[in-house]
Amino acid sequence: MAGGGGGSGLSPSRCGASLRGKCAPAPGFPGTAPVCAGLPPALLWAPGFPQKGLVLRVLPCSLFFLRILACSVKKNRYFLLIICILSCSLFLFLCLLARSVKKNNIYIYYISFVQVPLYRAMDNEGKSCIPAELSDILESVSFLDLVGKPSPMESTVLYNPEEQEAYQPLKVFLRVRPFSVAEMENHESQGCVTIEDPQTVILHAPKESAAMKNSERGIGQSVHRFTFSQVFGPETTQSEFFEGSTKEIVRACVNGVNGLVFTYGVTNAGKTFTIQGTSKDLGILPRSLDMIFNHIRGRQYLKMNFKPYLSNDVKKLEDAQVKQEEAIKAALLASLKEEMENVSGAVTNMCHVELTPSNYTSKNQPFDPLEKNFVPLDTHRTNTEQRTQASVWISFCEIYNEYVYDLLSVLSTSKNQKRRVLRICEDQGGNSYIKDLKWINTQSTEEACKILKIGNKNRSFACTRMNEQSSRSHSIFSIRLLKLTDEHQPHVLGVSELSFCDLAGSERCNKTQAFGDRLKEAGNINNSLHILGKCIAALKQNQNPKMKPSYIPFRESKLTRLFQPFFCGKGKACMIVNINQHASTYDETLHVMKFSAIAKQVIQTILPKSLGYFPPKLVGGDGKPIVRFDVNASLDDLPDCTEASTEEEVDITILSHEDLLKTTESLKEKLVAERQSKLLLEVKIRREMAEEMFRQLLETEEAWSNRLEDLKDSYEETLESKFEMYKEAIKKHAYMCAMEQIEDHYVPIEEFIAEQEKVEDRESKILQLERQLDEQSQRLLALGSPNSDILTTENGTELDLANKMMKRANEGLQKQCTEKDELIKSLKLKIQKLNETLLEANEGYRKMAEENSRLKHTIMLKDQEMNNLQNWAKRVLELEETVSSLQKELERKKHFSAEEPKQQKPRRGLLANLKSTVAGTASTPLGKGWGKGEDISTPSRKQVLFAHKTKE
Ligand SMILES: Nc1ncnc2c1ncn2[C@@H]1O[C@H](COP(=O)(O)OP(=O)(O)OP(=O)(O)O)[C@@H](O)[C@H]1O
Repeated sequence: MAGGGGGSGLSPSRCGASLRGKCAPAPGFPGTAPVCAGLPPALLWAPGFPQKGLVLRVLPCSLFFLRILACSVKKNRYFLLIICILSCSLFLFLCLLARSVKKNNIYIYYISFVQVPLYRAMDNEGKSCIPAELSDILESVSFLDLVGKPSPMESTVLYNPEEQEAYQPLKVFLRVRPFSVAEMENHESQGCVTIEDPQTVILHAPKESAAMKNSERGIGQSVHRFTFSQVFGPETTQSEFFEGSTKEIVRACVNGVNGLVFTYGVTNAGKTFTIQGTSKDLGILPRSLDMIFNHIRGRQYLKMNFKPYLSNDVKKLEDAQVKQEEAIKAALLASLKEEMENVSGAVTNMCHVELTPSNYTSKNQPFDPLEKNFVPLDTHRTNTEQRTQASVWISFCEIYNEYVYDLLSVLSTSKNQKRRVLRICEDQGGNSYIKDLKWINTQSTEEACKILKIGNKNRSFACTRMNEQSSRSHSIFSIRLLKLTDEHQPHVLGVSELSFCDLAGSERCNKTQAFGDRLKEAGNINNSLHILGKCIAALKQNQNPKMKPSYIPFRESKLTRLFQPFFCGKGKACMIVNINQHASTYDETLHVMKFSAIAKQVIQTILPKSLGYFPPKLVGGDGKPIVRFDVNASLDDLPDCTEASTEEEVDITILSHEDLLKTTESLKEKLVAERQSKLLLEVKIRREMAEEMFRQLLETEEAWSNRLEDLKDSYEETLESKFEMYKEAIKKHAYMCAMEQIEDHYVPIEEFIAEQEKVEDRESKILQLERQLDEQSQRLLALGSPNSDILTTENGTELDLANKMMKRANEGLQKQCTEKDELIKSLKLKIQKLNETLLEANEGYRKMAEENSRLKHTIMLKDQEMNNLQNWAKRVLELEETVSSLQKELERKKHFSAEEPKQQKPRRGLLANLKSTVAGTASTPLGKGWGKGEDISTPSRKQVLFAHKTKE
């Protein structure tokens, strides 16, 4: 099965390759749209551009204008700015008129009704950037394309009928299998499936099903409705089913479009029956074969010298190779003798009864019931139609436990012989194909059916509880149709492929009661189907522009790798969902239906033949190309690497004991050689690492010393600034205190002296008065004696007068005394206050002294820090010693390894600096103020402190 297909033209990858170097793909353009998006060169106004199609590249042009705009604003060129704005407006106006048309999956933008091209892109050499392929497309844009088509899809439909099918939802057909008598007896019929109309089916959950139990619990529903492209009921015959489902895809195949039909469903749902049918009631595969052979009747190429090769190519065989092919076919057919007659009879019967109402007998009959429906093989080559011939080749393989096996390999009679595992490879277009898969030339439906039967015999069938003839693998039957010109000068026109994939049942492990190998099979089947489901879900998600694109895990299973091309536009796919109506398998059936509901939403993008694939190449018997169909392709595109496999896989169980021993021996030798080379590599790496470490050590050392220097400087600066700050603070504080005291208790000295003088004056007056008082008292005493009586009598009046005077004087004196006492009291109060102020000043001074001592302590601590720094410096010296010892060690090693001594890097002045720093710090007081840059005339910090102390 290959992803490639017929038709000439460019595959996306080739198209990308041819454009590379000229222009990058346009990021904003839909589809592949490789229309010169890089826009590196100049834009040229070219009214005379002779092309009819106008390429209006909105995004790059907008960017270009924006750039000019930004530039002009930056450089203040307002004239340019105005021109730019005007051009932008014009451009936007033209954009509004712009329409797009899709030609061969490339979106071409043009301006409606305007036949004058706007510009074209030029490369650096002045040549047109538009690749030749695109120019052809542009040439082919008709006026019809340029008018009145709102969407690219519509324009596609209008332009080319072949591209009508470019976008269509994946066709999903449902086939409901009838009950067998045994199943009816087992009460499997509980009305689970109701066909509402030809597109809709309704599932009713039976009582025992998990779906019903869930719905009773309020989770989910018991009734589900599903729509399909077409629903085929139990009464549908094989013929009706073929007509309604597969015929279209077979028709497309004979017209050169690849096709894939795959069946999906639980085990025992009728998948194999649908594809292969029985000998009496043939399925879609033999019917498709019959349709193809009927179609090519009379134009069949009977020789075997053209054979399918890789994914999409054709190999021209030498005579010997042709004989070999014939022998292989004969051997294959010989392995099936007994069924021949049955098959032959059934096919002939089918042809008689169903396809040819009257006289169809054999392949030589000219009757073709499909002829009227069919487009000729090559519609675009009607002149060569008469000479066109077709050769049919078939292959049959299975994917069992994630291994691909060829079902047409003739197994030897030896029971121990293991089947050969085939690899899935990719050609240069990224199309998967199965390497070494046998392709057998067939000349009739009967022959093909025989070969199918042989393949079936080799297929991995195993009896499960649910289906006695259950297929435990995914089988793929492929038909390749080679379209050739006349026999004399053979020429390959195209290759198309139709594949039928009968997927293994999607049942759950517990239902089938699988153990051992069966459990492993079920696990692998479930896994590959799960990945198919993931791919389909991711495809659906990616087609929704509102959702974030997600990774499509095609490569996670063999099945999806082979299906990938069909989901990537290189063919048509159609899904057949088979269900039975059993109540016991309702939940599995519901799961299948939900899966198919997602698949139905996938939109298939079928690339037009002209762009979709590589054209087929004709290669010789040696695999080298003989005829190249793409004249533009470079030699690099030749299939020289047919082994472009992406994964290496060998089933070692097929090897004999001796082979295994030999393999082990050779592997051991390889291991030893590998170890030796690894050892050498390790030595080399270690040496490089040591050098690198040494270099890093030096760098670290330098960095550390720099950092040390910086730290020292910064500490010095900090200390100095702090010291200055404290000094200032102390000064300020002392000044403030003094000022406050002065303000509170200030008495002018003159006032004080005047007051003192007053006090002294008053005291002297008091003394004088006291003396007078004493004198007066003595006189009074003298008067009081006997003599005094005489005096009294004699001088009575005089005495009275004197007494009165004395009394008055006494009173005056007492008054003066009280005044003086009060004055003395107030003066004493003042003195007391002054004493208090003095005490407070003393207290302030004491505090300042304390602050001073604290500062001294801080300075002491900083000194200690400086000492620590000195210790750091010592440590660096030690490191230096270590480094030098390491250096010596390295030199010794270098000498030992007899390598060229490398010149040692001159050590930067780090260590020298450190040494000098340490020496400097040891000989001079630390700190910037006391350090190397200090002026000798300025006093050192210690001197300042000492002076301060002495002041204290
Ligand atoms: N439409 C039908 N009409 C009559 N019989 C049918 C129909 N579909 C299936 N059967 C019968 O049902 C049985 C199971 O069918 P079949 O083997 O095709 O199932 P299956 O899905 O391929 O199972 P498995 O996945 O296990 O291979 C067969 O005996 C087949 O003849």
